[in-house]
Amino acid sequence: METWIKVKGLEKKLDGFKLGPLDVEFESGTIHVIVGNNGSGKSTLFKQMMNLVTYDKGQIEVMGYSVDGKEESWKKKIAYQPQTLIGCVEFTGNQLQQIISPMYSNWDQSLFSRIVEMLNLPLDRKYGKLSQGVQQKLSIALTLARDTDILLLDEPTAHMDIPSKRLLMDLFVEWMERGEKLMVISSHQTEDIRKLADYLLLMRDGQLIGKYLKEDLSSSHKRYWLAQQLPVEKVPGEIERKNERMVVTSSAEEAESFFEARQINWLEAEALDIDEIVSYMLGGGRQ
Ligand SMILES: Nc1ncnc2c1ncn2[C@@H]1O[C@H](COP(=O)(O)OP(=O)(O)OP(=O)(O)O)[C@@H](O)[C@H]1O
Repeated sequence: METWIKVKGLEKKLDGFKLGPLDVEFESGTIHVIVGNNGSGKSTLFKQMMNLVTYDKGQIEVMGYSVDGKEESWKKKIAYQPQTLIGCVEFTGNQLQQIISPMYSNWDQSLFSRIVEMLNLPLDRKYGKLSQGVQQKLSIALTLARDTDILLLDEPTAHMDIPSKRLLMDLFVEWMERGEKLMVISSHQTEDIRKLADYLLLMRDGQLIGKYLKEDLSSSHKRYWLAQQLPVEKVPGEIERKNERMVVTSSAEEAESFFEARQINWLEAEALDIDEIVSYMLGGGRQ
């Protein structure tokens, strides 16, 4: 596992919005899912990683190269799928494939054809005439087939129907198995987080709340129903309590020791679903 993307002290002011300061690293062999409220700065961060948007302070390095430096060879190692492709509306899928494929030495035509067939993509129709979901599928086919080391996907499954989402999810997992790869996805979809994420990055109002191993988050967050009344003092990691019998904690182990020390029995302990955990952490409370 190597650090392939480094973000250090990144700051940017955009009208009334301030991104950062952000410090985060992305390691090879992992899938990072960035989750955040609308307008928290996810797309801006992706664009900055691709040097499409400037920053006021700090630095971003991709595979050791500063993205705003003179050296641009790193761009061949990274593929970025924005929320909407700009400048493509007049081109058909066939034409887009002919334009993009020669730019990537690892272009995998058989993977592209397989995705096209799997998702039933009409390559002879203009991109601008396709539905949002089909545009997104075509864009994914054009991005995955580049077979780069790094993939940045900005809400890749937002407009997709449920069966396509599932197919895509399997494709992303398969893509990761092609070698040492790094995938960074922004998503509001619980399914993406549940199925794909190794790490979760939570963003709110331009700030990174933290980077977490998904498994750690899942094992540390629990809801307890107690046999007797909760004590007045707070339970370790307490996030919410109800009816003096139910408590939600982000530190399950410490909470259990706390109950045992006070001879408080619990009737039931329930693990929280990842979307519930995200809601608590982003300040949305219980769903
Ligand atoms: N070109 C721009 N000029 C001015 N403000 C901008 C520009 N681009 C983005 N912003 C602002 O930056 C903030 C972050 O936007 P961004 O699109 O990065 O958020 P996001 O987390 O991707 O949101 P969403 O989940 O809704 O896609 C928003 O307040 C947005 O209005």
